[in-house]
Amino acid sequence: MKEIYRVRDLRFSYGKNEVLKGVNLSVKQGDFLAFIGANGSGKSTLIKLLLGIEKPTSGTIDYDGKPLGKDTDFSRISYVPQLMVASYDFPITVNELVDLGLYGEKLTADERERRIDDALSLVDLEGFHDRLYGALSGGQRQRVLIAKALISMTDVLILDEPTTGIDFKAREELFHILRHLHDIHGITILMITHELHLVEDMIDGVYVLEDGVLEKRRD
Ligand SMILES: Nc1ncnc2c1ncn2[C@@H]1O[C@H](COP(=O)(O)OP(=O)(O)OP(=O)(O)O)[C@@H](O)[C@H]1O
Repeated sequence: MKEIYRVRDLRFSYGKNEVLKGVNLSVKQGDFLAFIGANGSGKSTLIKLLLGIEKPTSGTIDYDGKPLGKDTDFSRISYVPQLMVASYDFPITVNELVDLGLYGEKLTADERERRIDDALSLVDLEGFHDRLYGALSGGQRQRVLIAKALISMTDVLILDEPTTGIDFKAREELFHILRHLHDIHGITILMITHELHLVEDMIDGVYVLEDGVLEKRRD
């Protein structure tokens, strides 16, 4: 399988605080990986580096065989942040929000509509177009954000604790959708989660970040 990410001896500091102290990682196309670690261990920071939001202090990150940087097609790397209840507390519909994921694409109105329909059906939210985002449940909001991320024909979906603040049933539904996206659509998924018990049977590997170093957890 093609290598999507190759991270070598990655170091990163915020000022004098060295958070990542030589992280190595290989992500192959179609992998479904979970990342765990104590609060403040640097999981979100690692994600920011994989997204190109932060730059390494030293070490390298290759994406699709080339250094991550100005030549990277970032539209193929999608990110779903932690659910923030306060955000989107303005009247935006599901349709308008998912449409933001098509930013910059030149499409006819019919094509846009079809892409939005397809994305909403991937997350089991058919018919939710005109609902107000702010009036949805936490699990439904998270699924709308995943639809927005997927609509850009993504290769990699990166999620930061996608089940924070949602109830048990909605968590199970969300993981079921992620599994479907992975198994049927072949999307590579990297996910920070504390809920290994719910995902253990569907993931390819668990990585633990501790003392600035990433280790694959042995079964
Ligand atoms: N923008 C920033 N400026 C300075 N320090 C930061 C910044 N963001 C994070 N840190 C520090 O870097 C360390 C790692 O933070 P990070 O958010 O990556 O951890 P995390 O493993 O994602 O934590 P959590 O599980 O609590 O979300 C922490 O000590 C944090 O205080």
